[in-house]
Amino acid sequence: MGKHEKKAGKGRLDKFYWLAKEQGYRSRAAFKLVQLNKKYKFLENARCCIDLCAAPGGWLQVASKHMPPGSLIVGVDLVAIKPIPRCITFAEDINSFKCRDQLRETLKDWRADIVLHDGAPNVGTAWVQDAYTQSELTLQALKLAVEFLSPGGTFVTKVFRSKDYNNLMWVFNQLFHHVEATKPPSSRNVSAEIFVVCQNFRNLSRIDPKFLDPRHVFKELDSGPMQGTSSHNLLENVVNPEKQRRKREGYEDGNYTLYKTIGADEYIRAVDPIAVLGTYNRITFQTEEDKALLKHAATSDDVKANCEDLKVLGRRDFSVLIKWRKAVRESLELDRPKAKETDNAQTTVEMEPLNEEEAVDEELSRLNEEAQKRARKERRKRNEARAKALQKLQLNMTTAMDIGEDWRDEALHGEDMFSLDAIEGRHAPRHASATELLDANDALEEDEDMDDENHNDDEEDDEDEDEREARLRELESNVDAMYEQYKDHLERKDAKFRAKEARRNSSKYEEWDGITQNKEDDDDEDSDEGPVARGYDAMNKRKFHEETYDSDDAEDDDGEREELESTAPAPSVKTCKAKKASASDPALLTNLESSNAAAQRQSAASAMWFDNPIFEDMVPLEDFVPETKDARDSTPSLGTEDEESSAQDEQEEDEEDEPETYGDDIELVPATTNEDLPDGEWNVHDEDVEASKQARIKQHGLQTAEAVSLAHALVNRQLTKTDLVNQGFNRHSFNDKAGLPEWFLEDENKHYRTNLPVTKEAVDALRARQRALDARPIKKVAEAKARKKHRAAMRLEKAQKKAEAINENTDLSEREKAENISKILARSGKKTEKKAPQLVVARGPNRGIKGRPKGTKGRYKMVDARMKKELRAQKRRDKRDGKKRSSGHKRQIPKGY
Ligand SMILES: C[S@@+](CC[C@H](N)C(=O)[O-])C[C@H]1O[C@@H](n2cnc3c(N)ncnc32)[C@H](O)[C@@H]1O
Repeated sequence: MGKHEKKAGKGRLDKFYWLAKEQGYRSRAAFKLVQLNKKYKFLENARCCIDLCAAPGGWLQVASKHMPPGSLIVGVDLVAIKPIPRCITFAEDINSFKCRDQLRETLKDWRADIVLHDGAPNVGTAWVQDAYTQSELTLQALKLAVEFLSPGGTFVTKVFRSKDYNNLMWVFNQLFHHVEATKPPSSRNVSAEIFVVCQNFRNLSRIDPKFLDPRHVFKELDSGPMQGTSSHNLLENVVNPEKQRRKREGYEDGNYTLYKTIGADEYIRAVDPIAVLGTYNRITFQTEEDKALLKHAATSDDVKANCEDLKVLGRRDFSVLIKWRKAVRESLELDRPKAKETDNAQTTVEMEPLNEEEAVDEELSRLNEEAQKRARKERRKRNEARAKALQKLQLNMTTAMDIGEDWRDEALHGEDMFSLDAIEGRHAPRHASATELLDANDALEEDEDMDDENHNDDEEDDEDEDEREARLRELESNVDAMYEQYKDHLERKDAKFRAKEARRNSSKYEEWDGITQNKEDDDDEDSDEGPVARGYDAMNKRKFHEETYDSDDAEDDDGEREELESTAPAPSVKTCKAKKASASDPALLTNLESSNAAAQRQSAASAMWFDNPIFEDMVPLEDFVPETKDARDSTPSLGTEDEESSAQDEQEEDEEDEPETYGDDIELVPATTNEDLPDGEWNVHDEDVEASKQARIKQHGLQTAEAVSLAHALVNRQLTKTDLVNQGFNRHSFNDKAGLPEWFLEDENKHYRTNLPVTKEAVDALRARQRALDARPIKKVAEAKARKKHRAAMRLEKAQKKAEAINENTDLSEREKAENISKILARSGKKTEKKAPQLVVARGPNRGIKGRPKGTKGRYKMVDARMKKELRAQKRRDKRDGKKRSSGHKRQIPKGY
């Protein structure tokens, strides 16, 4: 076998191998340092680096690439390293004094900012010994690091997971402020190696040599081979006993016994037979209970022989022992659920005992089911975790770290790498999956039919589906309830929300109110006050109303308003219809259609359109209005020639499409009679429709940027009415809203709608209009001004009366009269200053007493003796008015009470 083939056979030619080749790194190990540095960023600021065990030089290459120019990089290895630019290398054993001396000579008075160690001793003896040698080498690297590192420096080392790992970590923690173990993605999952990054080297004046002495750091080791003891290996021992275990995981903590035995009875009663078979060497028959089992019918010679030495058994032998346990447990009724027994005590039915084969099958399928269930649960958990992580990532709550993630997941199946659970064989899911394997193997050997298993799977899936649906339903109802609560809460707290809700309830499409004609509007049109506006219109109307109510300039305002309105584009009825049609709301489109065509002459497309159940409750105004050519002719236009011709064009176009719709004869259009109308529906027969429409348009104008944009487009002949109608047939048109939760529909209303084009000109026009509106004083200001005016008038009146009285006084000379009158008039123009309230401090027993303090007249204020609050408020006022505190504001001395 060639070298290449051998490598590939071991799965070593992975992507990092090829990447290393591609990027010119000497070893794939280079990526481990790249990834470690990406996470911890220790190379960028380092000026001096020592790489222990550096051959062939991958790490040196990375260091020289990432460290600043002019840095000192030294590499040591047992074997010589081919020269690397910017790096000094020499061949030496890092355990030797010579290595230390040479390092000292090379570094001179430099201290290293970073010491790297990726050493791997020549392994191949017993795992325990290999692991120990690695740990020793790591400790030796640490020794050198301690000697050469500068305070605050970083030590990066490879360690193997073994029982010495914790001891090493303890030592690292004594010497460094921050120690973290990680496994870069480029480190193979099958490898027991892990990397420890020790940052911020402590500035210790003296280090106890015991910290760096392997005899003290590591406990005494037992030698001798031992097959893996982790949960994984236990299972592998049973499922694939023939395979040589290569996963080195060290000894179970504190248990170095090599030969373990277990009583037969204990094995039979063990909860986890797989763990027993994987751990123990022999099943003995020493106690009374064990001996009784020897006489059991199921205890064949085969079983007895297998119990003698578990370590030499094959898959089939283990299977025999599991079946034996099963049979014995059946006969001892160990598996029968106790609760059921008592429940069914009254109605026990004699069952034919299962034969051995059936019992085994049953047990196997049970184990299988359990394993599948657990696997599914795990998978679900993993997916949930992944979804959470993804969500966090999307919300920028975390950053993607491509390092150290996978060693928790794939390599160890979600277990913590150093979890003692794994070593002690307490992880049920792992056992289960091994059981599954064993079952599968047995099934293959014994040619069992897999259909049963599939059937079980299907049933299981169905159950799961039901469960999931039930959960989903529950979740949905919870969400609905929570949404209701949320809305209640908002309604209670937020006045804006209340107003919004009220608007929403009164009109779903308020933004189109300027044009939409519905029952309520038209009802209101009958009233003296004209049509009732809602939403934006209502706000504007209120504003106009408020302004004119108290203001002295009411007349001016009206004039201005008219002016403002006249500047806003007054759309023709046609434009308005087009606007409706263009809206995402199908109802609006309905109005347009129906106004243009009589119901019985709808085209096939419009018939289909009106078949939609969403139109069931909708009776658009136009359905009742016979629209004649005459009427259309009288339609007010925007006044330009262009517009008129555009309107005519559209009309002609429509006539071509649907000739009957626009017939001259009014009798061709089906007129809806009063009787046809639903109760309470507005009858427009006696109304001057066009006049009312015009009035509405005059009053409201176009309220949204979309409407104005569309109006512009129509006027400029960029769009025709037919275009708008066609655009109305879109993916939003036939949304089936049945059965959808309210919160979803509300959300849809906001976002799931056609994006109508908005032009800059339209937005500018609306903005200009809004600015003009905003520039007017609000009601309160107007009221205050009026009050002020009124007060001034009253003062003047008073002064006039006084002046008249003085004038009539015959006792005074003319000069005195003039002096007095001018004084009075001068005073009348001034505001009378408010007297400051008297400050009162309640002391002793008076504290907390309510009501006016005794002996206080006029305005008063209860204060604290220190008046902290008042002084602070005064400071704030001064600051706001830009005055100094001292100016004009003397501190009042509070009166005691
Ligand atoms: C995995 S390689 C290092 C790879 C290196 N980091 C790279 O990127 O190319 C491990 C190296 O440790 C070296 N080594 C093992 N024991 C050593 C010791 N006692 N002194 C020096 N080097 C040693 C081996 O010669 C081997 O080249």
